[in-house]
Amino acid sequence: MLVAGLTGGIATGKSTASSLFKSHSVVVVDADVISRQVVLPGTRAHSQIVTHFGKEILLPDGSLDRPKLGAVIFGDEQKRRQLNSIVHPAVRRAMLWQVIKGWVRGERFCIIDVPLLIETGLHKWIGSVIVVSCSEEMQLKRLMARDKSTEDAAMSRIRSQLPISVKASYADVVIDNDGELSELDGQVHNIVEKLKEETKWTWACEWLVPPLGLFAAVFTVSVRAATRWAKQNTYHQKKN
Ligand SMILES: CC(C)(COP(=O)(O)OP(=O)(O)OC[C@H]1O[C@@H](n2cnc3c(N)ncnc32)[C@H](O)[C@@H]1O)[C@@H](O)C(=O)NCCC(=O)NCCS
Ligand SMILES: Nc1ncnc2c1ncn2[C@@H]1O[C@H](COP(=O)(O)OP(=O)(O)OP(=O)(O)O)[C@@H](O)[C@H]1O
Repeated sequence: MLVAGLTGGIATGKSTASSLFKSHSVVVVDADVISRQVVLPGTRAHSQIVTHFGKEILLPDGSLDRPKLGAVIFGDEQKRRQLNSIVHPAVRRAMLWQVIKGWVRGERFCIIDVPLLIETGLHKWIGSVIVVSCSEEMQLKRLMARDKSTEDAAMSRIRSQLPISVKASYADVVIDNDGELSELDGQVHNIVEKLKEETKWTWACEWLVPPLGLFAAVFTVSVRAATRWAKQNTYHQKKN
């Protein structure tokens, strides 16, 4: 099974693209949704968060006050790393489990929707990286409109991730989301068709003969590491 990673900058339109992939009947494993489930009251991550950040970040019903916790971590790298180290391992385990379930069901490909795909190094382990990009002006405009936030609050969220141009330099496919929603849907449609074509024959062989699947996975990861190295070298040479 081919696992493609979908990522983007804050408010570049990743979740919108993710919904469009779902509307094309693609299986999408959504890290944002999982990251909400693994911190529900009663979970290990929930109690670790309370231990580290105090009861002030809880609502009266005991669940996390997300905007309040967001205000704490988006302006403070050390606190953000602390929260990531609590939440990310649980998210990774749940995502892997969902991918395995997709493979058992015989899916040809799936998409993992992960905002911090590049920052966490997860892109190294997947078959294809799709980055939803737009101009920084559009990103700021959409973020302020969606979250009804000030420019300062929006910028501190944007700065908590790699710049979108850097993320795009890791992409196999860049989705340009500066235009209308219909244009975004057209690009999503083309990617789905390409993924279907790419996995037309391979998935059946890999599924029926698991060692072949394992060999294909190791081969893909190695080839991708070499290509990524060459691509990043070119990117840095161009920048300098
Ligand atoms: C800080 C929290 C409580 C804020 O919740 P809120 O509901 O306001 O935002 P939400 O979870 O919908 O995230 C919105 C976007 O913010 C960005 N974001 C979220 N967490 C982080 C982070 N730790 N670092 C950088 N960007 C982040 C992502 O682009 C995400 O799509 C929440 O984002 C969180 O628990 N973050 C840590 C877990 C995480 O990294 N989640 C991202 C997917 S694994
Ligand atoms: N092509 C588009 N035209 C108009 N509005 C758009 C377009 N794409 C996205 N939007 C709007 O921009 C806002 C940000 O999009 P979205 O929530 O999908 O971003 P995101 O990258 O998933 O953000 P985050 O990482 O913060 O979750 C939303 O309000 C969405 O409706």
